[in-house]
Amino acid sequence: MIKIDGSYGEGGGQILRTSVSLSAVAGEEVTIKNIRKNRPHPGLKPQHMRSIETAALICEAEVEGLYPGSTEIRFSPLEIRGTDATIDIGTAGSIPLLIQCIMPLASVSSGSIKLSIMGGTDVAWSPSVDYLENVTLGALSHMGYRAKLETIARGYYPKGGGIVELTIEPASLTGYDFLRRDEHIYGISHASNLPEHVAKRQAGSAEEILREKGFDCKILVDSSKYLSTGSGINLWSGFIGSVALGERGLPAEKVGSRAAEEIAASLLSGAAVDSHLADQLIPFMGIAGSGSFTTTELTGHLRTNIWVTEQFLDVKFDLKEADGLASVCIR
Ligand SMILES: Nc1ncnc2c1ncn2[C@@H]1O[C@H](COP(=O)(O)OP(=O)(O)OP(=O)(O)O)[C@@H](O)[C@H]1O
Repeated sequence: MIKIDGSYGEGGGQILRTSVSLSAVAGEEVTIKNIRKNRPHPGLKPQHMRSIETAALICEAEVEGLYPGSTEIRFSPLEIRGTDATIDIGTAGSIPLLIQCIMPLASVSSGSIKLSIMGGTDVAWSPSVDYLENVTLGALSHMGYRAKLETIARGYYPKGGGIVELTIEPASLTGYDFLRRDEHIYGISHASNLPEHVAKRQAGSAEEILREKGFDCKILVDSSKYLSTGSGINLWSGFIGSVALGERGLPAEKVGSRAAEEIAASLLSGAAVDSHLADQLIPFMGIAGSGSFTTTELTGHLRTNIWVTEQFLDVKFDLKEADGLASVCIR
């Protein structure tokens, strides 16, 4: 049995998600204690419970300690099988973070995994669905990962109500050396239950800043009426993305400029992948057993995900910092 101290490094929800998923990949039971110890309200929240339940459904795992506020669980996986299920995270719990929990184990499944998931699609402190689709899944496709994601409805904090349909096919992952790609910047500026000019102004200010900095960009505008109210903008170019969300009282131009400044800074750094994709690639590189990238910095999430992955898989990551960039590879 593998024992994980959830207070290690970042000490948040990601240790839990990666541990559960890689426990199924490795076929080893895991005990995780001190869950989310470094967060203001430690222990399991409903969204973490739903992630663990979904992982357990796919790999027929027995789980102990699964209740709100729990700081220790035992997860005993069996076989990873094809699954067709509907999952309701409730309110605006992040759909992309639930998907993050099942992505590594789904890739080694014996059959297709089809999920219809309800919750939040564009929520703070997590990848948006557009980021997941265009940056994360786009990058993983180079390693042989096979998934299709469709956003049926967007869900914003606090009401949620977003719906995403996801299919992941079994795949044999191979290592990939991620190199900087100089591509057009694409984007989507979205708003729900807000005046039409909100999404347009977000896009307009992002375009203006990016053009001033010499980047070509094409940003779609999506103004809709879903269950919840909110707005945001996603930008991506190759393995680099940025996400900004609207807030009450925050001008739409500011939302657009935040996303534009963030992606411009990552692109101008010369890194191959952005700092969020960097931590998200780690479990897949571990499964593939090889690969490399450069990124802007060695974040807490990146170092923590490397540590967790090394606890489950027989791999060793090599980290270096030089010329203002961080590089990560599996020897
Ligand atoms: N703006 C963003 N764009 C893309 N990915 C993001 C963004 N913000 C956060 N992420 C990703 O979301 C994940 C968040 O992990 P974290 O451990 O903080 O989990 P959490 O469940 O949100 O937090 P906690 O449960 O500890 O409150 C990381 O993989 C991180 O890279």
